[in-house]
Amino acid sequence: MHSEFDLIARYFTPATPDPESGVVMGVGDDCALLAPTPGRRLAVSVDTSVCGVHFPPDAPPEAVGHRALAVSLSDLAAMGARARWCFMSLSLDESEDAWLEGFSRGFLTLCEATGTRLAGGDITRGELAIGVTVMGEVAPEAAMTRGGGRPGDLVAVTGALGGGAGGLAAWQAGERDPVHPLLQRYLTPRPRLAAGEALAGLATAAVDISDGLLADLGHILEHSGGGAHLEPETLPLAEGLVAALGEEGARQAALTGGDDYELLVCLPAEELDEARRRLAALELPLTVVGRLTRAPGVSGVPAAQRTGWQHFRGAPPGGTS
Ligand SMILES: Nc1ncnc2c1ncn2[C@@H]1O[C@H](COP(=O)(O)OP(=O)(O)O)[C@@H](O)[C@H]1O
Ligand SMILES: Cc1ncc(C[n+]2csc(CCOP(=O)(O)OP(=O)(O)O)c2C)c(N)n1
Ligand SMILES: [Mg+2]
Repeated sequence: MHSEFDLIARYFTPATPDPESGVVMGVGDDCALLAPTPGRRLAVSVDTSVCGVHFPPDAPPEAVGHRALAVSLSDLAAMGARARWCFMSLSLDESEDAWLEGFSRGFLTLCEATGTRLAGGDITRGELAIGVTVMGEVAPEAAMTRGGGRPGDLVAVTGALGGGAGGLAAWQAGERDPVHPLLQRYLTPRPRLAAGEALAGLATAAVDISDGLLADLGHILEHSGGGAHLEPETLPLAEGLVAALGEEGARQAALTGGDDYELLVCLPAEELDEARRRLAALELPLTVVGRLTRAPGVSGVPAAQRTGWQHFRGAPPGGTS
């Protein structure tokens, strides 16, 4: 049995100090001391991942670590920010070495890959849950908010959709092949940080797709005003999704499944070629799925399909009512 101090020292203390990281004081003191770049805005976001709600209890620990960070970094991507620092609070029922080793590897490998420095956190005993605060930097005029969309703007998405829900369905059906494309989409989503930075300055508004395309488009409409017309037949569907869920199921997963962590952006039609050119350098497609309209509401998809993930709808996980 390890104390939490042993766990921090063993699993969550970066091996090498990095003067470039801007961490003046990192893991170990009462607070971290960070040195932000002068003239940049700090972009800060937190998301919580709860066992049984955001990932299955038997998910591989590497995936749990990766995913908990990825979903937070995805918010930085949607803002067009460059990731710099993260803080991780971990509530854990048992300090099992094998699990912690995998979890910290998944988490720190994604830190490394995205230039994010773990600068602090908290560990407590309790049901398994991970809260990750991320901090990034963005030029003041470049931040992509949810509120800048204008009627006539194209609505476009990066990558492919529906893989999050398709992967969850595959996991629940017993699929465990780590290279299964849908499982990978669900368990180890890739935050679109480079795409976010590339689109900042071109897009008028952006959001990451965590709750589902329609729900997250709804957030843009709330902030930007107006409505949208969608063309669901243009939705880019994740690899293997139609084979797994059928044509209709695949489209519904892409519209409402959530967990895709792609970016939804609004942009003037004249910026489309440049946006695509920038994303092509990242080998990422940008697909136009509709347009913003002056008239409020969403047209082009049946009202019955317009749901998305909501935490407080239905019974609690494991509950009976
Ligand atoms: N408990 C809370 N206290 C204060 N602000 C919150 C809380 N929960 C969510 N928010 C804020 O509400 C907004 C929407 O949150 P959320 O739907 O979780 O966004 P996202 O999908 O980007 O994670 C964000 O600005 C977030 O910071
Ligand atoms: C075991 C399991 N069941 C269901 C889901 C589906 N799911 C859970 S939360 C969620 C939406 C995203 O999570 P949220 O906490 O709303 O993130 P945010 O929008 O704040 O980024 C989805 C699609 C899942 N990921 N894992
Ligand atoms: Mg959130």
